[in-house]
Formats: sequence, C-alpha cells, structure tokens
Amino acid sequence: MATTNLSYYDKATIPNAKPFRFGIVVSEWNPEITRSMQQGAIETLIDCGAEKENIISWEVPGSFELVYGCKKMIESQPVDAIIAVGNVIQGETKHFDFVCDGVTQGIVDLNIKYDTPVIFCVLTDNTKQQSIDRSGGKLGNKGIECAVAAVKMAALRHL
Ligand SMILES: Nc1c(NC[C@H](O)[C@H](O)[C@H](O)CO)[nH]c(=O)[nH]c1=O
Ligand SMILES: CC(=O)[C@@H](O)COP(=O)(O)O
Repeated sequence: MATTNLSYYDKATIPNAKPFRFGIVVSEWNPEITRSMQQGAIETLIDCGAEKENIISWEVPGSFELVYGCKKMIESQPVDAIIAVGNVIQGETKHFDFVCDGVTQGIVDLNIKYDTPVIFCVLTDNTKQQSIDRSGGKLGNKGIECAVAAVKMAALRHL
C-alpha cells in the first residue's frame, strides 16, 4: 500500500523548535527532488518555531556522501539535529542497492556513534514519478515529515 500523506502535522504535538539549531545536508543528485524536500524541511522547521539563522545547510555530491557530510557537520557545528536529504532512483544496475544500503547503514552508524540525531530524509524510489509524488506532489513532502522528526528528536536529545 502506498504511503500516506507525508505532510500532515499537528503543531500542538510538536515541541517549540526555537531553542534548537538544525543542520540540513542535501545531495545534489536529482536536485529538483532534493531541493523541494530541503525547502519543505526549512519551511516546516520555521513553522515550528526555529529561527532561520539557526538552520545551516550543506551540499554533498550524492546520497552516498550524505554520511560523510553529516559526520563533518556533527564534528564542527553545534547542531541539535541533522536532516540528511537525498533521492536515489533505481537505474539499470544494482548500483541503486549499494547506494541505498550504504547511506542507510551509514546514517544508522552516525546515530549510534554520535549524540546528534540524524534524520533519514532519503527517498529510495523505483521511478522518478514516485519521487515527485513524495517531494511536494500528491503524497506530500518527505522534507516536512523529516523536519517534524528533527524537532522532536532535538527535544529528546535535551531531556
Ligand atoms: N544514482 C544516484 C546516485 N549515485 C551517486 C552516489 O550517491 C555517489 O555520489 C557516487 O557513487 C560517488 O560516491 N546518488 C544519488 O543521490 N541518487 C541517485 O539516484
Ligand atoms: C542509483 C544509481 O546510482 C543509478 O541511478 C545508476 O544508474 P545505473 O544503475 O543505470 O548505472
């Protein structure tokens, strides 16, 4: 069954994001998809109370490099949560599988090794249309969903 809409959230159930600093590491592959998710995330963080100057964005070449980019951001920037934004679309070969596996396991490893939550905002789709539908299309915007997760995890980090 297809995913439900990714963009609905109830601010009454979300902590105020004002005290927190957020990082966004965004892949340059499939930029029309990743930029839309990045914008959705930024707008949602601000809607939840984050200050624009407390949101820092870095770019990396592809989703596989999200892990290193997040690692460097954790080690150099005082952020309370990071949103890793990427879009991997199935091609002709097994490369899709290895990129997806690598970025997934790498982000898991970062969440284990460091005390900064890294949110998995990576669309891993069979077709471009699936990605379009989930980055501001008929199924919403995963960037919005992940921004909400980032606020909640930033608050949890400070419990
Ligand atoms: N095919 C996609 C890629 N491939 C590139 C890798 O992410 C990586 O940059 C390269 O293997 C060099 O290390 N990346 C995506 O984000 N999306 C794709 O669909
Ligand atoms: C996910 C990828 O790296 C993929 O787009 C590469 O395409 P192909 O498998 O046709 O080389």
